[in-house]
Amino acid sequence: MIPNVLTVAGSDSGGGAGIQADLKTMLALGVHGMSVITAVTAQNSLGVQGAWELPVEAVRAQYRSVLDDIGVQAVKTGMLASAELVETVAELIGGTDVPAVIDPVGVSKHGDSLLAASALDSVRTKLLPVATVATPNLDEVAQLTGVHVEAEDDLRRAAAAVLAYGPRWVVVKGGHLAGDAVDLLTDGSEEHWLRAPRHDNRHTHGTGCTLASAIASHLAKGLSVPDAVAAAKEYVTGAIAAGFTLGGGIGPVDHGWALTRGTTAL
Ligand SMILES: Nc1ncnc2c1ncn2[C@@H]1O[C@H](COP(=O)(O)OP(=O)(O)OP(=O)(O)O)[C@@H](O)[C@H]1O
Ligand SMILES: Cc1ncc(COP(=O)(O)O)c(N)n1
Repeated sequence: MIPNVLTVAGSDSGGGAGIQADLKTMLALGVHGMSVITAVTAQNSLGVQGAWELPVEAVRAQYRSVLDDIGVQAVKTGMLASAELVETVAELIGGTDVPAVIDPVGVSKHGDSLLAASALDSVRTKLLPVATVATPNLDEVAQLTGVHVEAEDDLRRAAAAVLAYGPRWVVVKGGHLAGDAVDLLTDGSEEHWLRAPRHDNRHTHGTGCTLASAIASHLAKGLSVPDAVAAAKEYVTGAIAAGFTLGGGIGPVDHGWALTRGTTAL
């Protein structure tokens, strides 16, 4: 049976990040992707031109429709926009007994805010505690914990500060540092350093959404957290290497890179 994976996130009209990146990743990794849309963005390779949240009851109804009939083996969250939606989604996930990958999306690659400043406390106290794996980037670590990462040596301190809010595991993504693309996965006792060569490609729209969805897909297939994160890192690295021009700005990663090469290795 194909595992079912649910993304709870915002729509990116340009197709590179958000719900669209999540569903493409899930298709590429051989799971059935489903979605709860929290917000709609008008977005392209140049930035976010507009964003509209959905009402809480629309988010609850989508979640219930999927859970009551179909069922899920893993959940992933992305853009949640407001404190009210963060708290609603945290409550829904808290009542669902499957692995949850929480990508605490704050700001888009272009610097557009995707989360109200008033929602940060709800992310810390309600959402992070229900995470099996939290996947903050360095800006999100700084916003949530006050820890500023300037070099690889700081990643351990950043991870400890996020773990203090209660996720079982954290992947601190070092994608915004110079040099190799290094991420640290830890649960506070085990440490796994994930290192890939940095691809000199500006078309990296959607990297974070893609990594988190890939982790959720592999967890749904029954991989352990360290194995799921290692496989997801390999997938996102390939997708970044194949990122392509789209519009006049930052293009997307190529979610289909492995499919079009005809490899079934993933
Ligand atoms: N140029 C690159 N080459 C190789 N790997 C990269 C590159 N940029 C980012 N990564 C990797 O991509 C993954 C996502 O990291 P990143 O720090 O870009 O997340 P993010 O900022 O949340 O993404 P997004 O921009 O979608 O919000 C990490 O595994 C990171 O190491
Ligand atoms: C709906 C939505 N969700 C997430 C992101 C983050 O992705 P990126 O940082 O690559 O812009 C985004 N831009 N849009």
